[in-house]
Amino acid sequence: MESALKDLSTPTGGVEDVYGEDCATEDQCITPWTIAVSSGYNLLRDPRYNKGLAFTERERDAHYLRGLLPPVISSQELQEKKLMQSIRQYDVPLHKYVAMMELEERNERLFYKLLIDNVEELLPIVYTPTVGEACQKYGSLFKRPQGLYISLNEKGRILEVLKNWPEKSIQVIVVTDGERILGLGDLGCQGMGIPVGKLALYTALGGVRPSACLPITIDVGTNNEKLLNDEFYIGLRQRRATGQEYYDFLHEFMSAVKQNYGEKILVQFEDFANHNAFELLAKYRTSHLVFNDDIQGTASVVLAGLIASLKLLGGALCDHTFLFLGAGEAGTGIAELIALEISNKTNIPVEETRKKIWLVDSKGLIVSGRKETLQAFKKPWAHEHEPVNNLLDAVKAVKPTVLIGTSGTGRTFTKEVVEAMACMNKRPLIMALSNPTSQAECTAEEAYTWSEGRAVFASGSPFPSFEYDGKLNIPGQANNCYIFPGFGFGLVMSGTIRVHDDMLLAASEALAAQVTEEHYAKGMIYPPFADIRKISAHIAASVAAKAYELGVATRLPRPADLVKYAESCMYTPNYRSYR
Ligand SMILES: O=C([O-])CC(=O)C(=O)O
Ligand SMILES: [Mg+2]
Repeated sequence: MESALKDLSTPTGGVEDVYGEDCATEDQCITPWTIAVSSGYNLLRDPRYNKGLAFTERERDAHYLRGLLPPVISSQELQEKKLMQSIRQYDVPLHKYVAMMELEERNERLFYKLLIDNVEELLPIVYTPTVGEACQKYGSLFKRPQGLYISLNEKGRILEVLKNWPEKSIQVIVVTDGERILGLGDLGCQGMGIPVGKLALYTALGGVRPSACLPITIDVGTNNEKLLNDEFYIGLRQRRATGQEYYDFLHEFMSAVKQNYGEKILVQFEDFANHNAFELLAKYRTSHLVFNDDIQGTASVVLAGLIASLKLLGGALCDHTFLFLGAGEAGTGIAELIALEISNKTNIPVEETRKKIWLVDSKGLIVSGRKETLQAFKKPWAHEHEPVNNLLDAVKAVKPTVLIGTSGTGRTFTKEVVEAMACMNKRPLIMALSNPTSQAECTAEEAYTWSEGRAVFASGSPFPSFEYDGKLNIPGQANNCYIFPGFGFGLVMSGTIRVHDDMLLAASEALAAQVTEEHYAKGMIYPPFADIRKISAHIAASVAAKAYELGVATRLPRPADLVKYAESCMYTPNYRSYR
């Protein structure tokens, strides 16, 4: 197997990393790998240090492993080959997911090496879409805790609970309250699969050390009747706390996090319901380092795709008209970032640039006549127009060049809708962003077929390539996982203490800059995931550069070459040699 990470073990023990994680700067709180590790049977049971059959003769002697392993000594590459072979034997994606989670519990470095070296094949397993199914069945799959569960039972004691986590140098927390897991709705405490999956990508795609990542699920109950009546449900068996009780609990959490980990801890909000997502982001963005992946990460990745797509569509961003189906976190988040980018590029005020962007929600086109009854985050999009109550009529009325689905409801871009887009545009841009695959607004095959091969298509969940009329089309995966690992890594490596929208724009431009002519020729508006570590290093560097410019980066002095610096700080999962 070709490994992206060559074996760089040095003869004296230690590893010369591609990314030099071991010589990263002192303020990164790197735990030296030479710390005393357990010996004998306990070493084989410690996923952080276990190497399985890769322990050398010398290590087997020095660490009392004689007889505990069969005689053969494998390389990490051979272990990878064997594992890929066994994972490929499963037909059911969820079985592959379980196999991967078991590997993580057994041998952490091998897990990350496998994931990095086979990212295109394994991303849909440890992440979207399979992680969605895993959350639905998490009660039965649950074995060992992979993160912290903070339920209402722990009210008043959250700081104590944080101290129970075995790792102390935490840099990134991904937290969910499970109320809107992907497009699957309220999965309560079983939403834990999401922070676990997101943080696995922080390490594999972004290079944050696994020990610096902390998945957290906040359990304030669930309104999912099926779970409340499921004997295997693992969460609080009560309806969701709301209002003051909810916000007080979240405030205790946010305060405890800052008290325990300091100013530079990054908290990524994930899969909260709309009302809380906007509220929490607005409330904590001025006092904490917070980032909402569904609002800001999704916005940044979609904007990157839009910037890149101009090569195929023609014109500048300000020449296009955008129509969204879905006006929640993703929809309004993306819309706002597009308006901001156009405003920055043209010097037209954002109140004006918003007028090229239209949103449809469950009640039809958002127009000024509905303003009274709209939630606050939808109001900026209520433009002058007569009422239009369905998507097809909205397409005909607004005449968009770009159609974006963020509705969380599958199969809503019907044949008629796609045909109308294709009828008005030489190359309609269609983005079906809802996750997982079952909730996508249309499939890649449908978009290409119904547009007679002219659509430029991207989706949140992965779709296979599709040949139309002899031409191969490669759909883009406009998923926030292109952005958040590099974005978060950029914040962490520069010691940034607040997120600013300009950093999101910087991330979008850095991602778009990674798309080459060769990619455009295949209809791609995102670079291949196989290059994600390099892409993340560039995103991290751009985000950090912006943070330094804005004066919110505390890691001083500013490294001269931020791309090199990013690469030098990234975790790599090659085995270390033990003395
Ligand atoms: O998890 C994903 O694939 C993207 C995302 O944030 C969501 O759909 O909520
Ligand atoms: Mg999400």
